[in-house]
Amino acid sequence: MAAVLRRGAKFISFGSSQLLPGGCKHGRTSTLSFFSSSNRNSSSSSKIKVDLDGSTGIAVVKFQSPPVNSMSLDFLTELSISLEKLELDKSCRGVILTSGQPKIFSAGLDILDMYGKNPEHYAEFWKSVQDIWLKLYSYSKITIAGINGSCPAGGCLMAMTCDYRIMADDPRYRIGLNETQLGIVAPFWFMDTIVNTVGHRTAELSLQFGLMYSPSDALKIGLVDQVVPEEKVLSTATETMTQFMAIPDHAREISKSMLRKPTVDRLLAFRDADTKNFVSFISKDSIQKSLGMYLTMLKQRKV
Ligand SMILES: CCCCC/C=C\CCCC/C=C/C(=O)SCCNC(=O)CCNC(=O)[C@H](O)C(C)(C)COP(=O)(O)OP(=O)(O)OC[C@H]1O[C@@H](n2cnc3c(N)ncnc32)[C@H](O)[C@@H]1OP(=O)(O)O
Repeated sequence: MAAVLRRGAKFISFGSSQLLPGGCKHGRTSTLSFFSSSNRNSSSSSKIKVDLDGSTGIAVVKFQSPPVNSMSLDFLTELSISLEKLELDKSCRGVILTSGQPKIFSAGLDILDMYGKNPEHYAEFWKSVQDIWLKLYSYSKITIAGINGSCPAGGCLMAMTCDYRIMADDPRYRIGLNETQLGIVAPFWFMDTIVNTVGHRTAELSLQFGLMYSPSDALKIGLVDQVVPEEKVLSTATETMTQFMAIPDHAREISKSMLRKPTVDRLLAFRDADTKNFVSFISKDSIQKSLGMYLTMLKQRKV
């Protein structure tokens, strides 16, 4: 714990907020590629690239929303459509979520969608966040996160919805639910997800301090399942997928559903109240001020 906090102390501080270690800068353009082999089925929206290999049944869903794959309303909508199509596609048995951006898996929810907008926008945005979580947490196909970069807050949540997490072994990368560091509170279903992943006590410390873990610390607490050299993230994910695929789909699917259904049902039961809570919380002047300061700090810390 102390070690984790000491590591946390390396983060850049601004008021009560802390940032992930940075240094990397990103181009804002991306190149889309398409496969022509008949066994591959590729599609690419502006933020999500899907490459389904019909011979293996494995789809790679790559986030390509520069600079940091933040989960904006557009990003979430495109991801939701891609996942829905793959779930309906009988030739797909498993999905690997990974990033096409260097050093970042996803920077989490797009703060610009939570800052300076009207309540209708906040409600629409929040429903799309709930939607992607509901979809992924109850996804019938196998899901593996190939975490090839930092993964704060909503990025970590998305990784935790997967059946298995493989993280690149780069000490600069961080993963965790850092919401309290921004002066905001992770909703109950974010909390349920981390409790289900690492256990109650670790989740308590993790959530209260807003801890961000290095890959090796994340492995120690079970936040990720494997840490491998960055160039092996995708091949390891494919090998792991093959192991999952050796299990009869219906038995694996039912087991997953039985384990996760109570958590999914809890959000379904309180979905409207959760949206109202979010809108009223995020609209508060004090929260808007915190987010504004955090955004300014993100922009100012460029070197
Ligand atoms: C009790 C009731 C409760 C009810 C509910 C209430 C509350 C709601 C809770 C909501 C839960 C929130 C979940 C979230 O996911 S919040 C987002 C958290 N994310 C972060 O804190 C990450 C912040 N970003 C970073 O730490 C770094 O950017 C980085 C990801 C480590 C990448 O570093 P680096 O490669 O050095 O890139 P830059 O920092 O230079 O960033 C490049 C540009 O991207 C902009 N940026 C970064 N992150 C975000 C983001 N999450 N959203 C929007 N924009 C982002 C950054 O400002 C730079 O922009 P610029 O190029 O225009 O300057």
